[in-house]
Amino acid sequence: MSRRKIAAIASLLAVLAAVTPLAGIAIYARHSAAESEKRHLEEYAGWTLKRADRSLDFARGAIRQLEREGLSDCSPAHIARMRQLTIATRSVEEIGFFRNGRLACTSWGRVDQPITMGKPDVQLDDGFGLFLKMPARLSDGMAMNALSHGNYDALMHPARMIDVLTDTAMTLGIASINGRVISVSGPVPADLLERVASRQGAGRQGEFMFAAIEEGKLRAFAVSDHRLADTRAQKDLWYLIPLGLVTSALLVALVLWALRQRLSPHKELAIAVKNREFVTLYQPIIELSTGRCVGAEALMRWNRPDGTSISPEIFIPLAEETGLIEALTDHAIACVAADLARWKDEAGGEYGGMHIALNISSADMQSGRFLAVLAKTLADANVASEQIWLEATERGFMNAAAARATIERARAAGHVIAIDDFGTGYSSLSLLETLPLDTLKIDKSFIRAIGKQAATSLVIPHIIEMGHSLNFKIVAEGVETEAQQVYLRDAGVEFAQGWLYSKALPADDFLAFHNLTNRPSA
Ligand SMILES: Nc1nc2c(ncn2[C@@H]2O[C@H](COP(=O)(O)O[C@H]3[C@@H](O)[C@H](n4cnc5c(=O)[nH]c(N)nc54)O[C@@H]3COP(=O)(O)O)[C@@H](O)[C@H]2O)c(=O)[nH]1
Repeated sequence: MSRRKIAAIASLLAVLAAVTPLAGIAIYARHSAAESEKRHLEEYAGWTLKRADRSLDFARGAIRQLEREGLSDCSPAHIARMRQLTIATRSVEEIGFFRNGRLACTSWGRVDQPITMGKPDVQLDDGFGLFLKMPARLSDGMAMNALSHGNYDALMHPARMIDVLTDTAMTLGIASINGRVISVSGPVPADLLERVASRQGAGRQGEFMFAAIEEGKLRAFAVSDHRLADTRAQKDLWYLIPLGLVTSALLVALVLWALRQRLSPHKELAIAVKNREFVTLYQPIIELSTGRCVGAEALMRWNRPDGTSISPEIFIPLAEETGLIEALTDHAIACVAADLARWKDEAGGEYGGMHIALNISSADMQSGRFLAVLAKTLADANVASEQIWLEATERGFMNAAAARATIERARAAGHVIAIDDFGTGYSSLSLLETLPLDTLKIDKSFIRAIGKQAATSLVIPHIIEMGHSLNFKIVAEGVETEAQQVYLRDAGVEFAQGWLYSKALPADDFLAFHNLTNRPSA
């Protein structure tokens, strides 16, 4: 994925990280305020239910008392007793006595116009029935609820049945279990009243919130304005906003941190290794005495998906730092083995003499780990190990004991070992003397000095002489001019490599170069 795409995705994530906690907190505040209002309404509906039950119980008690006392003649004593119980019972406004199904007297005296008892609107337990909206005998026709049993009824003020004090504005009500509204404390839209009177549950309808609960033969409900919950949500929001801001800031920081990680060279390199974004090019190595191409140095390139290419001078040190170099070495081994096998197949064995020099990092040189990978890969590809030269810089030989073990194993397997960039390190001479090396590659900085009045130009003859006296083959790196080539050939240097001949080439181009320089007439 390109850096631009990653940056775009990260920006989107950062915006989401900033907005989501705040939006989440707003939603949470609204939800929790609605839930708390719902619980609040349920609580008041419960109290309303208790209040109505107590009112009915008191009225029931008064009727039972009169029934126990057995007065039934509407005598002054009977009426006085009914009046006494009416005054003593808070929920009862009037008590009536019926004879032969007609109202004969009430707590306030004898009745002139007889009132007949019909079928109750709500049948309660123990044979008690509730008549709704009965005209009171003495209260200017105000509608009353009447609890009736036997020959008595007790008129109850509907509002008294539900007079529960509330801490916020809400409408309370009571209904029978079959949906008949017994009492309601304020205006409620008809459809909502029908809803809360007819089933248990809580919710929101239009601008109202409601809760209805039931027990026995009664159902109580509480209704409030939804804006109350909204106001509470807004209040809660003020407390929650700092938390939202901190969470947003943390998430944004996390996204930026992840972006930094993802865009860090280390991470990019790890992804590139996984995606095999590396190719191997071949820089021809020329035999100076004949001018023929005898092999090549394998040089890796990182071709990124966005079309850019990154120099190994950048990614090899990075890979060494992060431990990814082993995977890169293995990748180079696989590419070189595959190319050599292909060339052999295509040319029918003509390339058997050609060698490819593989760069081995100092970590690999110290551990020798790559040798097993190399042996297996070459065996699988049916490529001779003599065709692979191994190059390592002086740094790879610093731990002489470990390097010696690797070199000895590599030489025993048939590989040629070269010391790369010779002359640029500090321990060159001692290394040359103590390690079983085969080839010395003179660093291009010395080659560049040939023919110039630079101090390094004086060193080259000594390096060549020393290399030969130790029986090393010598490869000169970075040969760019004809004069350098002539100087090196005359000095007896065996091989040269550099832009004078060719830059590093893709496999097929290298093969074409090789074929051209190796034609009998070339
Ligand atoms: N461990 C591994 N190291 C690797 C691998 N592939 C490359 N490398 C090392 O990276 C360094 C840089 O390599 P590169 O940019 O490819 O440069 C090489 C040549 O292109 C360059 N060169 C060759 N001829 C000339 C020339 O005439 N003039 C000039 N200015 N530069 C030239 O030199 C580099 C080859 O150097 P060397 O390896 O010392 O022979 C480099 O150190 C590579 O070793 C890998 O797979 N593994």
